[in-house]
Amino acid sequence: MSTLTLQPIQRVEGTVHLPGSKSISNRVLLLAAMAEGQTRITNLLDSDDIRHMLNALQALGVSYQLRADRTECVVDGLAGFFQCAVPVELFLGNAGTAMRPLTAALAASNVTAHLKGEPRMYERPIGHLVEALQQWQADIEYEKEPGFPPLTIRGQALQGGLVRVNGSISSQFLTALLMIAPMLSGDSTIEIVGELVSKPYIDITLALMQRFGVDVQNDDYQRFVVRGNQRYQSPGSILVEGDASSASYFLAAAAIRGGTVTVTGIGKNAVQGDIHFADALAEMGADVEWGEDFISVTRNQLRGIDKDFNAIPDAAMTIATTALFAKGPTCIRNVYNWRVKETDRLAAMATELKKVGAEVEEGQDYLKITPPARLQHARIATYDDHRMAMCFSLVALSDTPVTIEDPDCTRKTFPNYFSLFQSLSR
Ligand SMILES: O=C(O)C1=C[C@@H](OP(=O)(O)O)[C@@H](O)[C@H](O)C1
Ligand SMILES: C=C(OP(=O)(O)O)C(=O)O
Repeated sequence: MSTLTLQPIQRVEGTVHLPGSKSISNRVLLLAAMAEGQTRITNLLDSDDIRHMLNALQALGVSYQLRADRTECVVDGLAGFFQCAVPVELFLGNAGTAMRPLTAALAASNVTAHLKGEPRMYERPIGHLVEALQQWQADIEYEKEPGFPPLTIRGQALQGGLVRVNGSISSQFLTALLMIAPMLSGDSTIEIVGELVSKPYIDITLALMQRFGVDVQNDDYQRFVVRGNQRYQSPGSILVEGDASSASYFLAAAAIRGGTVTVTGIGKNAVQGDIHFADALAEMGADVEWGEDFISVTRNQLRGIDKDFNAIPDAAMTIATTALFAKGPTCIRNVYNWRVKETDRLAAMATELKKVGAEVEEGQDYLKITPPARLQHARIATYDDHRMAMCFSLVALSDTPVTIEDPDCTRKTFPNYFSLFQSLSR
């Protein structure tokens, strides 16, 4: 297995132009594919998750022109769901933002599809979404384990109506239902059972649906009302915000060993909830400056915090390694669904943090981290989880090197992460 050893970094300083948001890129690609008209997408992310969506759209008959560097794409909308005369097999890797919304879109399309992915995708639950779609009369079959991909979907016209979806494991199930609801023949009401997790991702979904001309009534994230028989209208062109989860590593680096680091491509009005990672850094003591199109962080003394991170599960992982540099313990609460992401992130984080010397308490849905007096050099397993690899790069902002196994696993969302991270070293 390949490894990357990062030598101790004394100081970071500089500006990073963020790659496009994964969550926005994959939503916009799908909306553009189903919309009426042509959509020019700029600052598209180029990473595995987006390639899986692009390949799937191509297999489903969507035509698009991708610029050579793959960060700009012009999509010819179908003005409706997919139509395929022959069955298709789609490989979606481990991309939740492709698997979940495509499951819904295909269930309402005139197509038979087999949805495949990497082995870990077959351990990530999708039952709540399938059960909801079945209430709309969708025909979806589990090919292996009930409740998990791979899936066989025999798509057909759906009428919408009342549907109840469990929101306690992933917000992506609701996102998937919302994205297809306006194009169903009748009106729909989507009711949430249990407490909805990761709520800010629903704001991203609703904001982008609005950019494509569709308004949704949101009753306090408990009930969503969507008028049926509508068509998405292309907004013409759309700029993808920088990825706020990807920004977290650079902002944390500044808080630990700045100097000042500025990220551009997101700012105080960004639609992604993960920008509020910067608020958590401020609570820990860092100095944060917000602009229209940038966020800057400057080092200050850091202290541990105890906080509910349910709204920003991805960026919260960066808090776990930032906590190694704070005074006192940090508690990351209400992140049960870390267990069903790229790996069991609660277990993986606890194991690897202990390797560098931290004292860690792993609860069912929380992690409490007490930093060691001095960090130890360790070889960090990354579990094919891009965020494990990126989070642990922060350990190098000490007097100790860190060795990261399989650093290329960042290709899921951020292929050139390590070169950008090292470019900030002064
Ligand atoms: O909708 C999205 O774009 C995402 C929602 C979140 O997942 P959950 O809703 O499953 O927490 C997040 O972790 C994921 O990386 C992207
Ligand atoms: C959970 C993540 O990805 P996915 O979109 O596959 O759910 C993530 O990027 O941290």
